[in-house]
Amino acid sequence: MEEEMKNLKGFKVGSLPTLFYIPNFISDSEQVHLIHQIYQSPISKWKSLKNRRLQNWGGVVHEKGLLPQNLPPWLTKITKRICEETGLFPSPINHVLINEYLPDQGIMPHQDGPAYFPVVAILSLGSPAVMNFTPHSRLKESSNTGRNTAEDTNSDKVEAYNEADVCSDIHQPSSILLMPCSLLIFKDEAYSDYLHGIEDNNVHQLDKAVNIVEALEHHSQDPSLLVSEDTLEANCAQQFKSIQRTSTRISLTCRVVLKVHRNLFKF
Ligand SMILES: O=C(O)CCC(=O)C(=O)O
Ligand SMILES: [Fe+2]
Repeated sequence: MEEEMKNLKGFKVGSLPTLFYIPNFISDSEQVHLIHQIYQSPISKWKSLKNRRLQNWGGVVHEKGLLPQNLPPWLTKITKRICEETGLFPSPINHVLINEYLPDQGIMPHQDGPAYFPVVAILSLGSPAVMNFTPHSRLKESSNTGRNTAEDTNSDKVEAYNEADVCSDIHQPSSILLMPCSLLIFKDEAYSDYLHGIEDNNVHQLDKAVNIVEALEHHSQDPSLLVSEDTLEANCAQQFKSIQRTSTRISLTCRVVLKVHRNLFKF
C-alpha cells in the first residue's frame, strides 16, 4: 500500500475509485519497437473476432485458472516495469492480451473475467481512443461463472449485461481518453461495479472524459483532436470536443491470473 501510494501519487484521475492514468509511460521509440514486435509475430497468433483482432500471450485462461506459457522477453520487459512502477500486482504479470482496433472498431461494454486478479493495466499504442465506464448492478453470484460474452471465445470476459442491469443512481458514467504511450490502470469499483468498453465508431466524444488535461499535456497538437466551435474563449482543456480516429489502435491488457496450472492433467 505504501509503495502504491508513493508510485502512483499524482496519477489518479476522476472520482471513480480507482483510475490511474500515466501519460507517456513508454517513449515513442519503445512504442515503435513494441508495434514492430507485435506485427512480427506469426500470423497464426492473431485471432479474429467480429469487431477486432487479438493476440493472446501467457497461455490459455481457463475458468479454473491459467494453463501458462512464458511471455516473450519483449513483453516481460514492459510487464516487469508495470509491476515495479505501480506496485499494485501481487505477483509478476503473467497474461497479456493485445487488441487491435481499426478506426470503426471497439469492444462492447464488459467486465473482465473472474480468473483475473482485479487490477488491470492497459498500455495504449497508435491512434487515441476513448474508453467508457458504465455502472452496472453488482454481479449476481449465479451469473459469475466465467462464461464468455457473445463476442469473445477466450474466457476472459463474463457475460454481457442487458439494459436492465445498468443502474443510473449514484454511479455516473465516466470516460477516459487513452493517448498513445499512456498506461491506464483500473481497480476497485471501476473493476467490480462498472463495465468498460470502447465504441465502435470513428468519432469518440470527450464530454465525459476525466483526464483531458493529463492526456493532452503532450499531445495538444494531435491531429485526431477536434475542437468545438462554441468554446473559442474557453480554456484549452475544454475546447476539445471529440477525437477523430483515423488509424489503428493497439492495446496491451496486462493482468495477473493467480491460479496457475503447472500440470495439464490437474485440470
Ligand atoms: O483495448 C482496450 O483498451 C481494452 C481491452 C479490454 O478491455 C480487454 O481486453 O478486456
Ligand atoms: Fe476488459
